[in-house]
Amino acid sequence: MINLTDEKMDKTTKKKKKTAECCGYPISIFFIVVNEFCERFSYYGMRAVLVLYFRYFLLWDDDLATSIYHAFVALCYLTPILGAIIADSWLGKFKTIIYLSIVYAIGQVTMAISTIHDITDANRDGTPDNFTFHIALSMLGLILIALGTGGIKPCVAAFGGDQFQEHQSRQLNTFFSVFYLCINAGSLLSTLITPVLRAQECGIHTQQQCYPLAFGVPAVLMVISLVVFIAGSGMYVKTDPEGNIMWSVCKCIGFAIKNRFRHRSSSYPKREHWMDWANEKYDKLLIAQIKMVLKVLFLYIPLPMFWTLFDQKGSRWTLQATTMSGDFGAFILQPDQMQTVNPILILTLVPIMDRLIFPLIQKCGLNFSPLKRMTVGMLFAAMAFVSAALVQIEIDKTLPNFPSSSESQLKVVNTYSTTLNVTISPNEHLLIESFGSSADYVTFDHQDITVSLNTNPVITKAFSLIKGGRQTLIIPSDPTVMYLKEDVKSKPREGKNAIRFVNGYTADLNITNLDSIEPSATTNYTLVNQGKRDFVLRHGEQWCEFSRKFGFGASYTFLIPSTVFSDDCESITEVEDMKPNSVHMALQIPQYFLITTGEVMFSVTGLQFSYSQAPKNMKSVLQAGWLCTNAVGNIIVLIVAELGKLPKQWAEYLLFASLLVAVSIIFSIMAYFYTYIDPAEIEAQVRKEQGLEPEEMEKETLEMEEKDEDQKNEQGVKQTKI
Ligand SMILES: CC(C)C[C@H](NC(=O)[C@@H](N)Cc1ccccc1)C(=O)O
Repeated sequence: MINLTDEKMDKTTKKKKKTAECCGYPISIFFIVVNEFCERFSYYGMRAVLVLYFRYFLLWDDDLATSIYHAFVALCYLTPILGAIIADSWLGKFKTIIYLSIVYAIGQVTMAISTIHDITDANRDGTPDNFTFHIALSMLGLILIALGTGGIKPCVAAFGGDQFQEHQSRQLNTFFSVFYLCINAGSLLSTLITPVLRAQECGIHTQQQCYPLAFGVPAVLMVISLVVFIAGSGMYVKTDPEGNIMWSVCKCIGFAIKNRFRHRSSSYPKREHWMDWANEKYDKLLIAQIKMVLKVLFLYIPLPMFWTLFDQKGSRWTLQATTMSGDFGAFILQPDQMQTVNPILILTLVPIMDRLIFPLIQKCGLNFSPLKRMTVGMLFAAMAFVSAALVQIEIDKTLPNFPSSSESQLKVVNTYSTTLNVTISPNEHLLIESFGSSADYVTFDHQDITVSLNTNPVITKAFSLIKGGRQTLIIPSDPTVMYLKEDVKSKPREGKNAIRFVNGYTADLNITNLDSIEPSATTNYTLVNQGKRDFVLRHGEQWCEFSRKFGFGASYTFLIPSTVFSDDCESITEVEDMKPNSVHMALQIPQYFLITTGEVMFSVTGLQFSYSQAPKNMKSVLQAGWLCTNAVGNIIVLIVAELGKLPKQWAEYLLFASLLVAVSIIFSIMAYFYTYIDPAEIEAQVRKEQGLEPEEMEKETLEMEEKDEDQKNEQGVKQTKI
């Protein structure tokens, strides 16, 4: 028998420290929930402005910006494994949270520094001169953030759970709900605040959008989160890691598989569980603990499907919102702000469920066990997608008839002085007033057309249309130079409006925020937000102001006549290329309500379940396993949504809903065969079977560790059963 050192003896005999309580709760959890609030503020605040930073500061295109964004989010949910291994095998949860929070805070500060354009703006033109510097710094920042946020995530929830004594199981469940409330309160505030900070102007040499402030505030919140966590230091129950547990787990599983394979002949008696094939070499307690973890991890296999649907709130549903109207009368909601409905609903639904619904169900004598709750949560998410499909069908009715990939569409705009009879070969005849347009787009299944105008003499010109495109034939004051201009063929992004001007004035014109336009020319599209917008038209000393109120997602061509200055811009006519969105964003509220109800049942319960079913020394590992289901869900969104696009969006929503229903049925069957366990009880029972008192058993665990260390030193010596 190896003698234990004093230090180790002390460690083995250490009991769970009794903590100061307030209303039945350990005071230490106050520091943990405040820490989580600040950390989530930091994370979601930074995330809220990240794509805009990529797009408008680093000047990446939409595809690159969204890909890097999704890769970052997926990384944030993969790193929990690393954090859990460090915590359970090496540093313990407390130290892991502190060290990785420092990494996280450094990452946030690096990110904030990378957004200061003045650092490399030597020529003071408002844009950075050295993009490589800003890209490198921001990528470094993001990697550190992903490492930090993901790494501490499984540890904080499990560390919070560790603060409770055995008699506080009711409070422990409430803790996970409060913890979830803090996540959502932090994320809600930051998603509202950081975009406002970004919209401010700041800078040393030139005033630009204030990204340093938008990223700086989350960095400060992360530092506060760390300080709050350290402040609670004296009050925490800190459980020490029990050696390199992950390594022991892997070796034990590997041995069981090898041993089973070696004894595959039917002459060997069967064993109750395949892990029992490790009995020859490994400790029964370790085997029992591995069995508990594997049972739960097996149950997790279908869970990523829930997240696959859940995570589409931020992508597909936001895109859906861009085709809807966000005018709520008293306020205007932008499409991406619709996502804040989720944390708002969490803040109301969690207390309602905890205080009202779940106790009511219990009073009715129904056993609404955690796994049943999770199954119902999945069904709610599936219903949310059915609701999204119904909304999509309503939207589709109002969408323009866009050309298919083999078709071409054409509209005609006439800025000639008289009404024109336009013939488009072979048999399209349009009568178009001066400063008017054809009623709608004409669809062609061929690209080569000939246009004839009934001018004197008749003007005829051949054109080749763009396959799958929408174009406008502009007939200027000199019809011989009529030309094609490409139009938008999908709803403008983020619910904005695409507008352009045709200059029918006899000289160059300057329009606010646009380049000067030559006579007869047409500007490219400019995106403008919803609401009233003013444009000043100028030529030399002459000017007039033109105002227009915009809705969401429309497209217009404004025709400027030669009389524009004499009638104070009154005669500018408007051609509606695409109607504004008419289906109201409020119709998305039912789907948000359903998915959030699903989230409360699924996610809050899953968090509690992962903690309660994990053996003491593998709590963080199971939390990480739980978070990994989210990472896999995110990856499925990336793959399936890109590869398996259905022609109709509503059909894709229904497909996802049906998949989740199928998965929830499989999960409910798996759950039926799952028996809830009390890991502490099982551990005690194994100890008893081994004829060990609890304390002796802990000593034995340490002996195992010592042996492990000795074995490392004496290479080649086989590990023996204790
Ligand atoms: C995987 C998690 C349990 C994620 C959890 N997220 C939430 O609680 C979301 N409801 C937060 C949110 C906030 C803003 C917009 C959408 C979602 C977490 O962050 O820990």
